[in-house]
Amino acid sequence: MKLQVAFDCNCNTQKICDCVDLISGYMDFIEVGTPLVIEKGLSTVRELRPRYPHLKILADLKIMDGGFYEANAAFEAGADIVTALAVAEDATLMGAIEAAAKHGGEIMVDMIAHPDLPRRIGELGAMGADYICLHTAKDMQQSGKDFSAFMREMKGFVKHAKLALAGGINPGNIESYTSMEPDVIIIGEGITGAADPADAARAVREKMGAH
Ligand SMILES: O=C(CO)[C@H](O)[C@H](O)COP(=O)(O)O
Repeated sequence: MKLQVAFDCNCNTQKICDCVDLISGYMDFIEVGTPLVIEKGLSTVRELRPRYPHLKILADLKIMDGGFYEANAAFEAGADIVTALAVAEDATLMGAIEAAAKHGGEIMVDMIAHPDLPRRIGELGAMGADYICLHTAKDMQQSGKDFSAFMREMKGFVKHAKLALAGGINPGNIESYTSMEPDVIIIGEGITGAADPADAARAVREKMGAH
């Protein structure tokens, strides 16, 4: 089970490096988050690439159109994994998958806000998506609802791709997610917003245990 740490808001390359240098022993993937890509473009990916050759970099573009063009740009900048949205057209997702094949990279498809997850998960498996990400939107996390039960139900449909889980995961609730045995656990604020990010990352890694 891999740990992906997401850097989303109020970030820049220096702040990411300061944090990654503290927690790199506990993590596997650096996520250059969507808000950061919106603010700075792909320059953060370019700057991080040479600095962390041992960590995978995921560019959270959440591609909705222009699948080949946008994914290709992120892979050229140095990303290993690029995200696209399940609600996008098949042609968009196939374009992103083609760009990944060109670069030896991977596509993670984010299921956020899709109205029919069981059907779409099956279609994405057939298309060749590398990862399916079951994701609780930031704007839904405020409700305080526990979305892990829904993810557990949806997990059963993921048969031909690796499974990633994201959205509001933290050291206090992680066991509800690790017990689903996903391939990737994605955590943003639960680590980057913690009073002591290294302590939070260590606690998370301990709870991920031998998985
Ligand atoms: O993609 C994202 C938001 O769209 C975040 O990176 C992801 O949800 C993880 O962040 P957090 O743990 O803070 O929810």
